[in-house]
Amino acid sequence: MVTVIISGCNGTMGRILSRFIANNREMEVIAGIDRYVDRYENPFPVYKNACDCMESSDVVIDFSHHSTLDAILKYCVDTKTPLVTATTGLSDKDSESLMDASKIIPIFQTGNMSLGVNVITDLAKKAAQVLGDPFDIEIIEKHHNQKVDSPSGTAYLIANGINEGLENKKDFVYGRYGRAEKRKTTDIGIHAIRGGTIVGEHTVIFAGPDEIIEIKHTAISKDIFALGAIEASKFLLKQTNGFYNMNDMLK
Ligand SMILES: NC(=O)C1=CN([C@@H]2O[C@H](COP(=O)(O)OP(=O)(O)OC[C@H]3O[C@@H](n4cnc5c(N)ncnc54)[C@H](OP(=O)(O)O)[C@@H]3O)[C@@H](O)[C@H]2O)C=CC1
Ligand SMILES: O=C(O)C1=N[C@H](C(=O)O)C[C@H](O)C1
Repeated sequence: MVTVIISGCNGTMGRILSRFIANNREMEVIAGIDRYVDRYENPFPVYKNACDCMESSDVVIDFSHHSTLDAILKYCVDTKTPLVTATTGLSDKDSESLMDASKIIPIFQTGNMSLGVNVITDLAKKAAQVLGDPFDIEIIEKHHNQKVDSPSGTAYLIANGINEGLENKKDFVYGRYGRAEKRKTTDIGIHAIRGGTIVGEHTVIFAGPDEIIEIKHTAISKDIFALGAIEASKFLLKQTNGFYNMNDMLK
């Protein structure tokens, strides 16, 4: 039996994840961490902060808020617990903290737990290499009106994937409000739309001379993210300390 602590257990994703784990005979949620411990009745204890958590588990799965990262990392490093983190809105300092902690424990991090987004990231990387400078690259992401970070972690994942394939020659440009200049060929434009209950849409546009290519992923349900996190946990339990992402799991 794989025991799990869910960070952000009373959030939207935390609740979907705990429902999936409750129906999985090989896994069990033994504790949760959330800023409002009493928001829902849970069949496991919920702690306000990671430092209060009395339980130890095989893995921590985190769908919460980037401000909780330091506390979760401290808990995982102190207890030598592998961490799967899906939380977005990470700063450069947060990414460095994850890298530092991965020298001690196994850490899996991704801005998107779905198979599809990771496939389109690869496709977009290849398309950018083949199409070259005549094609301008713009990314549009759309999410529900409850999302607190922008642009999305997935937009960064895709933009970074494209940029890696182009020797990091591109600069990210977020919206164009107030810019009194033409677009540069080195731009990757990134634009965020928020509204209603949109689960998550990411479109990469390659706009060239007289032709346009669009590569698009649409998430129809949040279940794919919870299922991806469960698969990532199973993968991570077989790893030693280090930093892992979807590319490592899908190899
Ligand atoms: N990598 C992936 O595949 C996916 C990643 N995500 C990411 O996972 C995270 C959670 O998503 P989701 O469940 O939809 O979000 P929710 O806002 O529904 O849940 C997040 C949880 O964190 C809490 N929280 C919010 N702000 C703070 C804060 N400042 N300090 C402490 N706790 C806080 C929330 O409490 P409260 O409700 O009170 O605000 C809630 O319990 C987000 O970063 C999202 O982008 C989501 C889906 C897929
Ligand atoms: O907040 C969300 O809902 C999502 N967040 C992730 C992101 O920021 O990319 C992944 C997914 O798109 C849903």
